[in-house]
Amino acid sequence: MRIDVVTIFPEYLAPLELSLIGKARQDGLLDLRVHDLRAFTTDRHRTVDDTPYGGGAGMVMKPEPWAQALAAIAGDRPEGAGKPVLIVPSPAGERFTQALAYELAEEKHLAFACGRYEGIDERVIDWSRDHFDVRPVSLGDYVLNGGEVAVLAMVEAIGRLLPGVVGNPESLVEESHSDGLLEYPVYTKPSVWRDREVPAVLLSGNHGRIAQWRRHEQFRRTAQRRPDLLEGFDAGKLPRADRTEL
Ligand SMILES: Nc1nc2cc(Br)ccc2s1
Repeated sequence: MRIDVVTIFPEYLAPLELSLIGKARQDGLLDLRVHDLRAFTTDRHRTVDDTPYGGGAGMVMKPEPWAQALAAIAGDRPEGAGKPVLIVPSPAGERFTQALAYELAEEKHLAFACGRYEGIDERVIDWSRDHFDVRPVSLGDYVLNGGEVAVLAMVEAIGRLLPGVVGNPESLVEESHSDGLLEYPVYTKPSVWRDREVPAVLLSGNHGRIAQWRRHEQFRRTAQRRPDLLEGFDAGKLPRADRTEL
């Protein structure tokens, strides 16, 4: 997969040189390129923002540097790739979910546009639709100072799903949201720690009972912490023990 990120703070993306994503880049599983938006300005001061039409506080990101940067990315497509997906982190975007991470992990070419200030001139989003599949995406209902933190999270969530990135693909199967539920609690040695014991079923060696306990814990936790995830969930399909919990 090829990923391009456009930002006025390239150093903000340095953590993507570390750990699993960094190794994926070294192994050639992920071709990630970070571009400084100011490299696409033409004035002496490398200006990327200006005052908003209609008044109001703050500044808006100028359209031309963005069009220059995004045109360069769209014109440099990996072999066989169609229109890249342009993800624009925004509090006004569709919700980023594990399902969307899986969907985007299937793409050959992703681009991320990191807005700052009050955002990017809206005409850039409109212009980009001729060159990209444009997806404004939100991490949640809160406002950051820019898109970079959101890109770090999304690139990690997407990158870890690429074949060969995580050592044991099995570990992707039983994690929160992989099956629409929150993950079950996990324990390791010692079996008693500060007078707290590991649930006995996990020491029983009875794999059927362990699987049933884990499934029950998933539903219990989800009902307690994220009941919204259970909306529309067909309770009739639950094992009887789980049904009593909902
Ligand atoms: N939650 C989010 N807040 C922001 C703020 C700016 Br400025 C740019 C992108 C995002 S995503």
